[in-house]
Amino acid sequence: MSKLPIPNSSRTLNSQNSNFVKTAIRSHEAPPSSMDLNPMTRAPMLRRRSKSVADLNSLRNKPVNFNTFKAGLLKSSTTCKQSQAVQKKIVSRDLIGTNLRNKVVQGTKRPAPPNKTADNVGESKPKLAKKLPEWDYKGRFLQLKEKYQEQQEILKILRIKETQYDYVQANCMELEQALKEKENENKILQEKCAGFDQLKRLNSELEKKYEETHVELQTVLQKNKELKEKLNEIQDRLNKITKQFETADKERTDLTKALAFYKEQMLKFELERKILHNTIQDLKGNIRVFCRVRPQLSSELDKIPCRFEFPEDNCLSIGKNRESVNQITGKPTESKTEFLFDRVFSQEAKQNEIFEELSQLVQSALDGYNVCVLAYGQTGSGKTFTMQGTEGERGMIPQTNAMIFEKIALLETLGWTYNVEASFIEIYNENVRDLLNRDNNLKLEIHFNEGRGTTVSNLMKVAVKSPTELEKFMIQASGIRATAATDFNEHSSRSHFVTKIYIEGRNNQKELTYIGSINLVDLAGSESAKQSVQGDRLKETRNINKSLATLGDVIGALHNKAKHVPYRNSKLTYLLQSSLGGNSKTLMIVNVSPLEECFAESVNALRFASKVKEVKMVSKRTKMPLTSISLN
Ligand SMILES: Nc1ncnc2c1ncn2[C@@H]1O[C@H](COP(=O)(O)OP(=O)(O)OP(=O)(O)O)[C@@H](O)[C@H]1O
Repeated sequence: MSKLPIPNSSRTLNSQNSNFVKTAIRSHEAPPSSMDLNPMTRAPMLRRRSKSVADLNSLRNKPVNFNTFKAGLLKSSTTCKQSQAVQKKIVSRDLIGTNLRNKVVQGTKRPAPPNKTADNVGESKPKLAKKLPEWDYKGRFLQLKEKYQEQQEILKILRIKETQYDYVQANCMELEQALKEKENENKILQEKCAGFDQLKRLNSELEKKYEETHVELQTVLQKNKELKEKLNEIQDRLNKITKQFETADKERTDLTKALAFYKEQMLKFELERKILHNTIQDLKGNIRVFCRVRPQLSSELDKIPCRFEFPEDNCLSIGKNRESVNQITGKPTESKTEFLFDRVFSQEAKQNEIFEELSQLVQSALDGYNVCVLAYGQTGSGKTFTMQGTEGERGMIPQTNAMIFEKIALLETLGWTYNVEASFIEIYNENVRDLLNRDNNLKLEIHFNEGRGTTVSNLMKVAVKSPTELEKFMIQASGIRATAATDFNEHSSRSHFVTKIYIEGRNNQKELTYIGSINLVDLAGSESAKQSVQGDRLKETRNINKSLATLGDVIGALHNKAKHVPYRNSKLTYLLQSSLGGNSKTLMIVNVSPLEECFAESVNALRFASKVKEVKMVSKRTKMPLTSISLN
């Protein structure tokens, strides 16, 4: 061990000493006084010391329980206090030794004889010297010499003690250093302990969380189990469904084959149905006339109605309520006249009843025929109501429109595809107007061609995909018709309004094409011109009468199978040429007012219509074609 500098005597050990201090001090409490400088005797001391160092090192390396360590420190502090006491003793003895040395040098006093042991150096009582007489200089000299030797001995011992003290001081410093290190370690350990507490807290929190998670896990596991059971159930059901699906798929394949077969059959039946239907229509007559008497309106209750009788569903008699008297015979004149038509509809008849009959002709239009429906009658007799109707009582045009698209949807399932187009025309004062085009500069000219039928140059045709679309175009057309007139109601009753629907059906599988059309015509009022009427109104009336008369002539010529049919005598008949002759089908609905004041006009209209009824058109084609055809 290296020799350390002698510490300051006032320096004391810190009160917080460790076990190492205790151990070290114990090892130096009673060092062998004279053997310390001898290497032989020094060895056990060094061994003890090295043991202390080893203890220190082992303690350094050993994991320390903080509480035990603290207790040890408290114990060692007590021991350290003892060590301080020892140190003080040594210092006091050192002082005594120094004093003695000084006395010896000064030779003033005889020092006490030295004690052999270091412990009692300061405490040994000086031997009482034998009192020699003054004159015994020799004796006294010897006495002093002996005392000197004793003091020399003590000095020697004190020097050894001094060395030991240095040694202990050095040890104390080392131990102090070690103590400081331990204190630091202690601090670190305390910090670690604090960290450990935090870790403990975290650990308990984690444990708590673990418990919660464990519970959750149990729930999830339970749910998982239930889901697995459900999954198994679903799997079973899926297997069953898969089997059912396989069976159904097989059935579907069989049904698809059957469907193709039945479709084929249906197509054949459809063609046969067409033939039969049109044969029936031919038998019924290509021109049919219905009569409809409108009800008396609430605004007309103060007016006298005609007397109507309907003995059969195709027969009506009309008469006046107040019979006039023949001025020659003086007898009342018989006004009652009877008419026969294909169907007669009384005031109570609903729109649907009329359409039921018309629907057969709409079917013909879908089958490739040209159909013409004419609403005839005097102003206010109910033509527009019959053709257009109201929201709750839809007329012939909207019902035809709906039926066309319903039938198309059905026929498309049998492999048919349809193109529907529409145009709206007005004939006023023998002028043709396109009601979908506001451009008045475009000249509309009617042409007739045997192959293509009737066409109108510059006439706008719009493709229609649904009944709503057709209604939308119709509203648009009515708008244009109204804007041109100063008095719409007046104007509308003085012009013919034609709604034309073009229907083209194709069946690629059968290589068939049917082209049909349906003309829905709201004719101008049929009343004859009154003598008072002049100017523009007279011209209007003449034009209306001319066109209606030509209509009668055309039908008459067709009836008589005349070589020449005067279609071109009016714009109306020319426009309707392809729908009035040949294989076309015509329906005229004669509208009659119920009022007695309209009696004469009503009878005129009925006469005109019954004349039309007598016409039987000769169809150019009696058999339905089985290859591609165009009926125009
Ligand atoms: N069957 C009916 N049921 C109920 N009201 C009807 C019927 N027929 C016609 N009307 C009503 O009678 C009035 C005249 O009918 P409508 O306008 O259809 O006659 P019109 O012959 O078309 O006249 P115009 O030649 O002036 O156009 C209208 O108010 C209409 O609503």
